[in-house]
Amino acid sequence: MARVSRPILAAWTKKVQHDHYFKEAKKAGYVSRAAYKLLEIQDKHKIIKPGGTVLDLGCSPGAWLQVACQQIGPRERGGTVLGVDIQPVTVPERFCDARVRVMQADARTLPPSVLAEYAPGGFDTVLSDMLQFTSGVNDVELSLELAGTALHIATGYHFDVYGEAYVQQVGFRHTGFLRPGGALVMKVYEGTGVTEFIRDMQRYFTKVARMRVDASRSMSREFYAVGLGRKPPPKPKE
Ligand SMILES: C[S@@+](CC[C@H](N)C(=O)[O-])C[C@H]1O[C@@H](n2cnc3c(N)ncnc32)[C@H](O)[C@@H]1O
Repeated sequence: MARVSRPILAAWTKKVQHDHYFKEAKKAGYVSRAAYKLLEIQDKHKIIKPGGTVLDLGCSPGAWLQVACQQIGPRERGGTVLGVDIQPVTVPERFCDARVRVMQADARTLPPSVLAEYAPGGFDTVLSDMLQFTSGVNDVELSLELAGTALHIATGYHFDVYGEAYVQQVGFRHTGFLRPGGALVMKVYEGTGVTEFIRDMQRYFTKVARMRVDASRSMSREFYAVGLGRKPPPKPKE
C-alpha cells in the first residue's frame, strides 16, 4: 500500500473536519460553520457571560451573533448583542431574539459616539472576526489593521501608540468601550508584526492567549488573539 506523507494526511484530516463543521452548522441551524470557532473559544475561555453586553465586529452572515445570543442566556437575564459589518447584514432568525441588533458600518471609521449611545456602560465582550480579501489572498497587514481597529475600539489603543498627534487628528480621546474585567477576541493572521501586536495587547489585559481553532480552514494562518480581564483604563489627564 502506498504511504501518504504527513502534510498530505494533515491537510486531508483538516478537510474532513472542515466539511464536518459545515454539515454540523447546517444541521444545527447556524448560518455558517464560523459558529464552531466561537463555541470553541467560549468553551475554553468563557468570554461571554450570562446577561452580558457583546459587540461583534465583522458579524455577517451572523453565526457569531447566534452563538453570542445563546451564551448571554434567557431573555429575562437581560444582555444585548450589537453586530457591525461593512456589508449589509440581517439578524438570523434562529437563536437570535430582540436583544440582537445590527448596523452596517466600517468599523475603522465608526464614530465612538455611536457606541457610547448604544452601550453607555460599555461592553463586557468585544469580538472581531473581521476579514478582508485582497485578490483572494489573506493579507497579513490588513488583518493587523482590522485587529488594531478592534483593539482600539475596546481599549483606545491607537491613542497610546500614536500619542497626541493622533488625538489632534481625530479630535477626541477615548479609553475604549470594553469594561474593566471584560474580554476581547480578534482574528489575526500569522505574519510580520504579529508578535509586537500581541505584546501591545498585554498592557491592557491580565492575560493574553493565542488560540488556533479546529473549525479554521486547513491551510489558514488564522488564529484568535484573546485578551482576558481588561485592566482598568488610566484616569484621564487633567
Ligand atoms: C469571516 S466574516 C465573519 C463571519 C462572522 N463571524 C459570522 O459568524 O458569521 C468577516 C466579515 O468581516 C467583515 N468586515 C471586513 N472588514 C470590515 C470592516 N472594516 N468593518 C466592518 N466589517 C468588516 C466582512 O464584511 C465579513 O462579513
